[in-house]
Amino acid sequence: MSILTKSASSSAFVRQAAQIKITNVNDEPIMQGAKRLPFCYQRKINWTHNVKQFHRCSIQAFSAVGIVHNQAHTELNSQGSRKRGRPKKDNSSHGGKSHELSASIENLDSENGKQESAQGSSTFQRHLFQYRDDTANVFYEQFDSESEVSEALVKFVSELSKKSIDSHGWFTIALPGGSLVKLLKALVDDPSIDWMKWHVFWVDERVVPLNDNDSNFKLAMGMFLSRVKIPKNQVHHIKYGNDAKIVAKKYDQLMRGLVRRKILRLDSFNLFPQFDMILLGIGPDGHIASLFPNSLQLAEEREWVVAVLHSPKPPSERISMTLPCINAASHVCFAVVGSGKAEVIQRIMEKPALPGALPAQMVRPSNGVVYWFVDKAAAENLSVDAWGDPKKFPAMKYQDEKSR
Ligand SMILES: O=C1O[C@H](COP(=O)(O)O)[C@@H](O)[C@H](O)[C@H]1O
Repeated sequence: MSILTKSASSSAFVRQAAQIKITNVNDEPIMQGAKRLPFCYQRKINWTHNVKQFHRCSIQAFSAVGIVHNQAHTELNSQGSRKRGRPKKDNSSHGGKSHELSASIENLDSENGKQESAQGSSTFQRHLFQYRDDTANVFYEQFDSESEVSEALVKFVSELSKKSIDSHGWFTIALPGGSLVKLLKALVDDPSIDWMKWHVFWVDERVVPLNDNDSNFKLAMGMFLSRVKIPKNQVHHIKYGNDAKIVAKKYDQLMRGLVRRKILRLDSFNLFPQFDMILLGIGPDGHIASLFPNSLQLAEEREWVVAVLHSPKPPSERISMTLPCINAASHVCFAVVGSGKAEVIQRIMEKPALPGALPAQMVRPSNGVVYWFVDKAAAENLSVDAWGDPKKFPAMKYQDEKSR
């Protein structure tokens, strides 16, 4: 078995990335993909686990991690930083001007979800916390109003659905609950969507009957799902009737069944399901899906779906996809509207937090892209125009050394 790094970038040992290909003795590829290794020790465990499932060669894989680290460093030192395109920066999107809807996946996507080119009308802005040694691609775009966010999001979902169906026959999307779902209402008016090829999941669900007003399924059905032609068996809701742990387990099994049927793809490296799109809202407390700040579930590394038994926000029993599951998606889209989210958006976008305090900051897909669709009201506390200027941002004054 060999591990090759094709490209790599890192300035710190614990934040490394590599295009990795693992081959067997006959040089046939076993796995390949772009990997970011945020915590090398944890990755060692995951890799050992993953490779064991495939080829029972955990010992080699374990020691090979060291080789990847070394190669990543060697390559970085000899070739400089990795190649990555950047979307065109256009501050008009922040100045309140109405603009051509720019959320076009054509402009932003390349094969594996990385941005290779900056052409087109994209006004997405590189996110502030886009550190040079990070491989996550995080983009932010601001709109004047909630209806503009909705229009852009619907266009984006529709385009991505076409692109996914063309490339692999299905569109797999995971929905949240809450205010985001209302923004999707206009999907019903898009005649170009091939609903027959959609598979809908929930990134989180409250463990309540499907006809309960708290049900995320019921919300999405009411907003658009019941009015489009998705075959019923492609709307993958929870099976209510047990406690949250069993509901989570069953949802996990449902997802694994769809992997076996080759409808859900597997992230070839981590072995997490790779949704074409995961949509996420944000609670005013900073929760995403049903992953609440500083909760145990945020530390989950292996499971795809977990139970939440004491959610701070009612109803208390929920299930949620885990962070590694979310981070395996090809596209993760946040859509956040309204002044009620202004404080939390500012904390997420502009204030580094302790790990776990702001789950949204932990959404960094290893081989995908994150987009933020935010309206002016939710963005009112941000200083987006200063993000690109290290002298203006973060907004702090360095104390004059002499006066200390
Ligand atoms: O409980 C939940 O809340 C969040 C946020 O909802 P919002 O109404 O404040 O936007 C949502 O994203 C999550 O899916 C849901 O279960």
